[in-house]
Amino acid sequence: MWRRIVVRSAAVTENIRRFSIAASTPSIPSPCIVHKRGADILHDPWFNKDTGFPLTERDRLGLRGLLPPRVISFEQQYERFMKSYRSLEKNTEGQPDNIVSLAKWRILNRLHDRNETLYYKVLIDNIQDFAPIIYTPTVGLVCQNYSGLFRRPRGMYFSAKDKGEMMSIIYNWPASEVDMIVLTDGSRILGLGDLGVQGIGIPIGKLDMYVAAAGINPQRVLPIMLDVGTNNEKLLEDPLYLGLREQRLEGEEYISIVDELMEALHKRWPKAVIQFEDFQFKWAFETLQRYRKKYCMFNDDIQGTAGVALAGLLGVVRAQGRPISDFVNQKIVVVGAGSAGLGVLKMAYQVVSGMTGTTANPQFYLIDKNRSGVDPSVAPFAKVTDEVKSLGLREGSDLLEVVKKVKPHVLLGLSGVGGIFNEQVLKAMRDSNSPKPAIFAMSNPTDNAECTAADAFKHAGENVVFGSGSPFENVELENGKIGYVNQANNMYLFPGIGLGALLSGAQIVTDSMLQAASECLASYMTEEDIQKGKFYPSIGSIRDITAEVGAAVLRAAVVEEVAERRGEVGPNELAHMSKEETVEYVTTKMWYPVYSPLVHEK
Ligand SMILES: NC(=O)c1ccc[n+]([C@@H]2O[C@H](COP(=O)([O-])OP(=O)(O)OC[C@H]3O[C@@H](n4cnc5c(N)ncnc54)[C@H](O)[C@@H]3O)[C@@H](O)[C@H]2O)c1
Ligand SMILES: O=C(O)C[C@H](O)C(=O)O
Ligand SMILES: [Mg+2]
Repeated sequence: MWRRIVVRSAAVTENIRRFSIAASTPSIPSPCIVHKRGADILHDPWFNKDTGFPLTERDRLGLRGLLPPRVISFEQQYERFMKSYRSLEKNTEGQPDNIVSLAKWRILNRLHDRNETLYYKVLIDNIQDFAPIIYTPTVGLVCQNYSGLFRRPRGMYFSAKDKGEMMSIIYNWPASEVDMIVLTDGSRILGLGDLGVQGIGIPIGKLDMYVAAAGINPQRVLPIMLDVGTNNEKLLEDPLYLGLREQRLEGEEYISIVDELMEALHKRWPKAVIQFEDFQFKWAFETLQRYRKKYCMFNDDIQGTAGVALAGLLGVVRAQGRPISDFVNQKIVVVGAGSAGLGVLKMAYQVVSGMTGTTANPQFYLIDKNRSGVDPSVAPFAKVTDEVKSLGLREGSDLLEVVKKVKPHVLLGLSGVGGIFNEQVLKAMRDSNSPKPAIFAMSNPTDNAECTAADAFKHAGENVVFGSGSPFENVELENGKIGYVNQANNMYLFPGIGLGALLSGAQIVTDSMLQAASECLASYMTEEDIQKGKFYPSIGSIRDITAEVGAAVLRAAVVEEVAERRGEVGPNELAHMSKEETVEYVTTKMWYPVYSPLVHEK
């Protein structure tokens, strides 16, 4: 079935600016207090420096005799790891992609388990190569194979069996300070469905991006799996499955356990920002509504995705050589009216309805195979009009029919269905009303993308602009040019949203903070980038864009008066910072991996 959503107008600044960020590495790293000695330090990845412990530190910490005598520098350790990584790449050449990706994940994971500082150094310096391993798409494969890959726990695991005891269990976490929490119940992992406890890979991957992109101190992040059972029959029958082997809790039982966990988290770390990730549709909106006015939390799939998609949609308008206000004239077919699809729609509506001076309506055509009628969350701004009927469309029109009749400017997939933008659908995009039709195949991981980059350029035409949730190689076009692939992934926003909320001490994450994030991303790209079909920064500059987004979110929190004092800087000081000073401030707050001198305290 289809629905037409009519929204009003767009309030978006066409503010194209970039700042270069000064390096934030302090010249002398601050000391780090450690309460352990000897072998316990070597076995703690937060403090371990492997062969990098200087002799004086080995003396002071009781490490003499526990390490080979030669001290290896951080740079040498880095080189050594990269060499073994490169030789793994060489040795696995020609093997199936999944095998290679998992081998790469294993070598990185082993380092993560052993020496966090070195791990984050190699991750940050090689983010372009390593993001597809620790994040989408390989993280999906890791979740699917979690029982076999499991070696050491990471993060916290709460289960339905912990009901009534979460407040005390929370104190089992060894760190007294936590800044960022990513929480999942494993019910909708990427486009892979219900993976139960195996979904823990997602919060881990998201928090790795928080460290890499937002410079959150890895000692202050906490991935959480809330295991309320699984409805995945294959997992329930698997004797090696590591989660609860029972059906998911439902209704009141479910929500009361999430309530308890949220209360416990807030009690112990009242200033932490909590990101909900990969919850199935029926709980994603409900939990967001339930907690967003009470805790500093947001739902990445609904809100982070919306901001990224909206920034892309605004880029599409610019790529057509039109002013941003022309967004209201775009026809956008969205496939998948789930958390992400409806999130995009809601945010577009909010942004557009903030603009005055035009009565024109951008047109969203929402297609979903499961839901009929208008979803209550978008009902206030949904309207089935005569105009739609006059296009020859009806309830139940299929995707191809809709694309043929509507001739959309943008085809946006958030359905989780791999290949649904098939040859016919893509060919129909050749008749788009846009000189540069846009195709966003945003579902993850790669096999679940609505189409590949190569197919988009081949069937829809070489003039299309393309974005995908998972990375694809750029495409060599027949005209000798390059078909550029944008990674349309919420990784460009969630780290900045979390960072901005954290540094502002925000009590809650408001709509205007989220809109500020999206506008910041939209305005980040230069006109030249846009003309090349680039709507998002390269992943190599993810720290740079995250600092900008973080600053924009922080400033919005201050303006909305939800900011609170956090450490030495409070809302008053923040309010007096210029935009550039805020970016600078945010940048200086980012953690960067260096070995800190360890100071032992009993
Ligand atoms: N790129 C990103 O940053 C990003 C962010 C969030 C979600 N996603 C991806 O988007 C997908 C959906 O996520 P979600 O949270 O909205 O999930 P969801 O389960 O809430 O929504 C998916 C929707 O697609 C619909 N659908 C399924 N098959 C369909 C079909 N053949 N035709 C039309 N509709 C169909 C379902 O009925 C459902 O309503 C996932 O693959 C996820 O990985 C990507
Ligand atoms: O995890 C990602 O890569 C993006 C998004 O949050 C998703 O659920 O697909
Ligand atoms: Mg997600």
